Formats: sequence, structure tokens, C-alpha cells
Amino acid sequence: MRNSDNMNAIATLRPDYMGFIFYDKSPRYMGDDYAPDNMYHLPRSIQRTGVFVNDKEQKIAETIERYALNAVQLHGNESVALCKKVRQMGVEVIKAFQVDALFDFTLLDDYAEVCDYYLFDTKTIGYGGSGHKFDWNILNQYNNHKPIFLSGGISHEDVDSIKKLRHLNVYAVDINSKFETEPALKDVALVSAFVSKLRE
Ligand SMILES: O=C(O)c1ccccc1NCC(=O)[C@H](O)[C@H](O)COP(=O)(O)O
Repeated sequence: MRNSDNMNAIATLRPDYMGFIFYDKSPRYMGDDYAPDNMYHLPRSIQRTGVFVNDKEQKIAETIERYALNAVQLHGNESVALCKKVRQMGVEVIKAFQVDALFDFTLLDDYAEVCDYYLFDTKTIGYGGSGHKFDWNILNQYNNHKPIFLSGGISHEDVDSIKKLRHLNVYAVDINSKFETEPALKDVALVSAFVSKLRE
């Protein structure tokens, strides 16, 4: 999100998290000209989540402070040490992993102590926001020890399939490009329909 009116409209749907992309190669990039005051008034129940790709500790710390973030989603090849440092900044850490048919779930082990959630997104040449889904069957190989964010090309047509994943430790469903009218602008009616159906 980055448009103030759109944030407010989506906030009325009571999402648990709202994401702000601080990766300058993304079409959703929240650059310096997007004033933080637009998000200070969001309900406290919504975790203000900054999304970063391979950024330095200092840049992440400054952004947390400037935008009063509650959570950080690390979407690049961030080390265990960096995740640990970010967590010590007092925010939730969501570590994203790019998944394909060959994904090795033992890669997660080193991160278990330094993040709150794993996020499984689709492996692509970029780092996120691709609109592509991965084959969720591979998640049967995951040991479910830590709750996960399910992500990658999720659309309003996926609700029934998501509900069939009850055997997995899915804590959150991360929706993005399939709910946009243009990059960073969410279709409120579409999100509303999705959220209602998911909560049924
Ligand atoms: O959305 C982006 O442009 C983006 C760019 C780089 C890293 C992460 C990004 N998005 C973060 C997300 O968690 C997305 O919601 C996730 O990648 C799923 O996006 P989509 O496939 O469009 O549903």
C-alpha cells in the first residue's frame, strides 16, 4: 500500500497486516515522497509491515523508526545474523523464502530462532510481487514447526484451496498483485469479497 485513501479503505476490512514496499526496484516502491503521516493513523490492530530486499541494517532501522513499523518482511537473501539484528529492533520478523519444486526445507532450520514467521512465495527472477503461484503440494514437506504466511499469486479464486490447507500451520494469507487495479492500488471490493469468503 502507499495511497492514503486506499489504505483507509482497506483498513476498514480489518486486515491483520498491511505491507509497504521499501525496495526501490518494485513498482510498489514507497519512496521518500510518500509521507509516513499517511499511515500513523491506521488502527493499531493492523501490523504496519515494511518489506525489504537485501537492505543494510541501518537502512532498515531508520525506516522502522520513520514509518513506525511493527513488522518487517525480509524478501531477499538476508542472513541469519541480519534477521537476528532486525528482531532485536523490536519488530516481528517475517522471513520470506522463494519456493519451487526443488525447495530444500532444511534451509529454514538456521532461521528458526531469529524470525517469527516464514513466508513462502514463488521462486522467480525477481524477489516478489510476481503474481505467480507455486505448487502448494510441496508444503507437505514442511514440518509445520513455525506458522507461515502463504504467498505468491493468490487470487480471489483460491479461497476454497486455501481452506483445504488446514493441516498446515498457515497463520496468514498474503495477497498482492491479483487484487490491484494498478501497482500499489488495491481493488477494495475484490479484497472485501476475498476476506469475507475466507472468514466464512
Ligand atoms: O510486491 C512487490 O513488488 C515486491 C517486490 C519485491 C519483494 C517483495 C514484494 N512483495 C512482497 C510480498 O510479500 C508479496 O505480497 C508477495 O511477493 C506476493 O505477491 P503476488 O505474487 O503479487 O501476490
